[in-house]
Amino acid sequence: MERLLKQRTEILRALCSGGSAEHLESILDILLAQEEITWEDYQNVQVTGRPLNSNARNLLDLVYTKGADTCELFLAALKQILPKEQGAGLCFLEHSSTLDELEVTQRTWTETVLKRRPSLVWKLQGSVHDAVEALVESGHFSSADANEVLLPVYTPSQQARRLLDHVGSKGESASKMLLQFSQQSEEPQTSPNQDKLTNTTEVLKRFKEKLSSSVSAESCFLSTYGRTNHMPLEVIFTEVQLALPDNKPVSLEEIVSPKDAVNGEADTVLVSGVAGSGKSTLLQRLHLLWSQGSALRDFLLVFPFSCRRLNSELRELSLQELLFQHCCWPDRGQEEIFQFILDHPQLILFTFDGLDELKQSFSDDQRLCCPTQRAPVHVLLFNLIQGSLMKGVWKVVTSRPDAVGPGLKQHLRREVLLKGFSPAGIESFVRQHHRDPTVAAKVLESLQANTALLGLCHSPVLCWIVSQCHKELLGCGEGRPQTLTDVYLMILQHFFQHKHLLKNPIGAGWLQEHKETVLHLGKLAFDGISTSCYVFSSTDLELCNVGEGELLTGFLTQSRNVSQIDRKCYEFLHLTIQCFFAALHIVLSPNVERSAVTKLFDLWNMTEKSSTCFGLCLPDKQSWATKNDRNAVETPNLQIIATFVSGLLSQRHKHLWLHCCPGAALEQKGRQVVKSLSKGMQRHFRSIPKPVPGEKKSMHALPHFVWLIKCIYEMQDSQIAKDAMSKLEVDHLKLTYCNIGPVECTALAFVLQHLKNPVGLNLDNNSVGDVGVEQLLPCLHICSSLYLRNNNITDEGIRKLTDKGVQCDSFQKIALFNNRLTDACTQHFSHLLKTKQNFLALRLGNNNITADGAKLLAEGLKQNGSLMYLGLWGNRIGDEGAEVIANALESSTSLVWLSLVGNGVGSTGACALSKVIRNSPSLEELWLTDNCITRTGVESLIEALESNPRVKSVWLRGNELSSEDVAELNQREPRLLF
Ligand SMILES: Nc1ncnc2c1ncn2[C@@H]1O[C@H](COP(=O)(O)OP(=O)(O)OP(=O)(O)O)[C@@H](O)[C@H]1O
Repeated sequence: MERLLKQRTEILRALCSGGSAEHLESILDILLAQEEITWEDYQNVQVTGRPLNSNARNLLDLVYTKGADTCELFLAALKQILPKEQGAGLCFLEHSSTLDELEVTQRTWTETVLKRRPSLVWKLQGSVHDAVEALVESGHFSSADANEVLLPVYTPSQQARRLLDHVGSKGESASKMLLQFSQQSEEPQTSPNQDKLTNTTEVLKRFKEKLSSSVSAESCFLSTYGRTNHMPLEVIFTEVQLALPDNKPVSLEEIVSPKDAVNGEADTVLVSGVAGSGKSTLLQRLHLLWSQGSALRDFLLVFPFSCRRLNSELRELSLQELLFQHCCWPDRGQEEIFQFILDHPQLILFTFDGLDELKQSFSDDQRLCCPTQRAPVHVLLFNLIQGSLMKGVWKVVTSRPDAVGPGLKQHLRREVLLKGFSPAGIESFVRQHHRDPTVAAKVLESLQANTALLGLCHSPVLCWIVSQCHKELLGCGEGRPQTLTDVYLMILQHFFQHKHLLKNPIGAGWLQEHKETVLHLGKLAFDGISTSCYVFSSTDLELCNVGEGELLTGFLTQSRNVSQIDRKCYEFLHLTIQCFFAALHIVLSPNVERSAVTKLFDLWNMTEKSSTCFGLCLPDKQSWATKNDRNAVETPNLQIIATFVSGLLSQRHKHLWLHCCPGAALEQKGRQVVKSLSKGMQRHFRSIPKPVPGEKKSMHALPHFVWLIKCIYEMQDSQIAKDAMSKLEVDHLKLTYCNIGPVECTALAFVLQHLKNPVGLNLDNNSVGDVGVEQLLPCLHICSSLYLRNNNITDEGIRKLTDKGVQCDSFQKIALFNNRLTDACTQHFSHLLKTKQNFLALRLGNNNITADGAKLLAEGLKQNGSLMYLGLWGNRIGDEGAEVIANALESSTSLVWLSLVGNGVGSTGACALSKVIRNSPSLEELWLTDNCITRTGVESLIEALESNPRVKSVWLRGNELSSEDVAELNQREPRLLF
């Protein structure tokens, strides 16, 4: 008994290691079989939903109260079930009696089942489904019994135990049948996976079953819905947009693929996306599909890790310990299984969710090759990622893009960008979330009427909030909510409202009523962000005065799977909600120092110096100062917080805080935000290099610029936007590859509309989409040219763009290379060309325009007298299309440049185009590369060129001409370029 007391902590640790309840439950099986504990004891210890460590503590208390014999038996049972290495630190008493199955004589069937419980659990876990089926068929089990036993949250051994529990309550006949079944099932069984496993051992098969069952249990529900809310991932999961950096779409199943490798030597795929874009959910989906055998079929074992959880592992571990203790503990044959993993790396996949949340930034300083050598967890992880440890094992890592430095990038096989929901995805999510179609239709209707909010809903986390708060949303006046802050205030109100339903209805001063809760959660969130802490112990909660009632508000959820023995752990429902509370803390707390807001915005210093500004806001500087090289990782969180602070301190939300904190303090913080934003903008403008003589002044915006603009948008104050733009004097604003989606477009338009002079706005290679195009309309009047190459835009976006474009005098050029345009867009351009007699350039390359589209476009071209550049490169207009275009342009006096590259115009098309060469007084360049043109077509072009000396070049590479033809034709007409 003394030993039990002395070694209590070690025993608890051993029982709870890896977060699996298996050890505890195995011991309970033995104690039940030995009749050392009763059913009632068993049920008191094994309470579903209570944390594992509490159950384990209860067992120790129980055993202790039962006396010395039970303690002795307990220790012997522990010795029997613990793997050698885990039990090494524990000192056991040798017990004389064996714990093997006792001889069964003269017992009832039910008693026999109880006596044989430990071995039955072991025998039945591979065949629970069949046993349940047999019991249902024989009428011993109802389908409700079957469902309860087979709940997917149970591991196979837990299912076997639930089976035994149920059989125990069904009487003698059921017990007899089960015992007979278990005897039969000892005969060799065949399973669907057997082919794959023929070369592996039985232990491996068992391990795979256990691993996939625990992966399935971990991934079948979405955490934002709370564990009790039971929203199965399968029901709510909505397709997300995935693409390679060149915008080539990728499907979920193609994420792990050897194709499109940037570094063929590497075997790590990075999935990057901004906060809330759905990275964790995507991995969860992949895990679930693997456990069901419907994806990642090439991988026998998939080991999922969460970097957030790995942060709490402070010990040095070997790779074997990392895999087995953090993912799934093999009940037998650890060495054999680990050897198999080492020998078959190609059959193994590791996933690491949230690399940006790991306390340490990626570095490849410390090399580790030996799989048995112990090292800090982050060192193991970095070596796995770079392939020095376990080369050949595929890894999928998720992270926010800002946290991925060049050091990590060089070890990536490829990067897949996660771009949130498509418009169709938003609709499908809302319909799944609201089973009542009338509610879903109303939510969708209100989104269509509020496109700024629709833009925000491309982010899955925001789509979730909006769907969750549909009552508040439908109750809002027209046009609200508009900003990120509005949406998070809505969820704040929603949760408080929910709590109030139980008491009295929420009043107008709802925030004032809940000020204390907001301050407590705000401090917790703020301190957490300052120390990269996303999982909180009960002590952390106590330190910030977060009480039981505040836990019930729903903003915090209990962490899954954190192997903390002594404490329950909590985390915010989502990281962005933590950031929102941190922002509320900065705005409302009297304990935040005066310059906190200014320091928060002064992020540039953070990336330049290793010291930090935000840490100084904290009274005790906490552990921030001890971390170096963390800035890249922290900045995204701080930027989100600063965005919220801007919104919270805007005029429109001031009434909320009036009774919560002194007005003067709020005013001061508000002024600090405005000043910081203005300073940030100036600093950015000053960094614009002087234009090269003869070239236009151009600014390539840095990501900070987009962030500043988003903060200004959150303030919803036109004067601030005007002031910010008053000093920007550029001709060309470049925001290529800046991760611009609809939300950023809303903010850009809000600010850029105040520019004094028209600019060329280059948004090439972003994710603007149709919703983004619509958001840009308020600033279209100030855009002389708009570059939207590679932006997932369809004909619908073009309809809206051209409708507005015809009213904007300065709008003269558009480039839409590589979008999703079809013939339907050409009628809109035709209308634009007819209406706008100062339009200069239309570039529609690499879309899906055919001869029919060319015909519609030709209508507009005929009636336009200004167009100088027309690009239809890479469409499919063919000879018919070329003919109508040629007819339309034949008498153009403005056309300078025409490209029909790669359109299959053939010689018939070339002959038709000769007309343009012959008659045009302005044409300088004609591009006809890759067009199946033969000598006949070229002869016609030469003849036309003879009559027009103004034409400088006709490009004819890649046509159907022999090298002799090329040499001869080139000699006759040097303006032909082959
Ligand atoms: N594909 C999806 N289908 C349905 N809901 C989704 C999907 N992706 C995300 N969500 C919703 O959005 C929430 C946030 O998503 P998730 O946590 O996966 O984002 P994340 O990119 O990992 O965020 P962070 O970078 O902050 O960790 C989820 O809890 C879920 O409610």
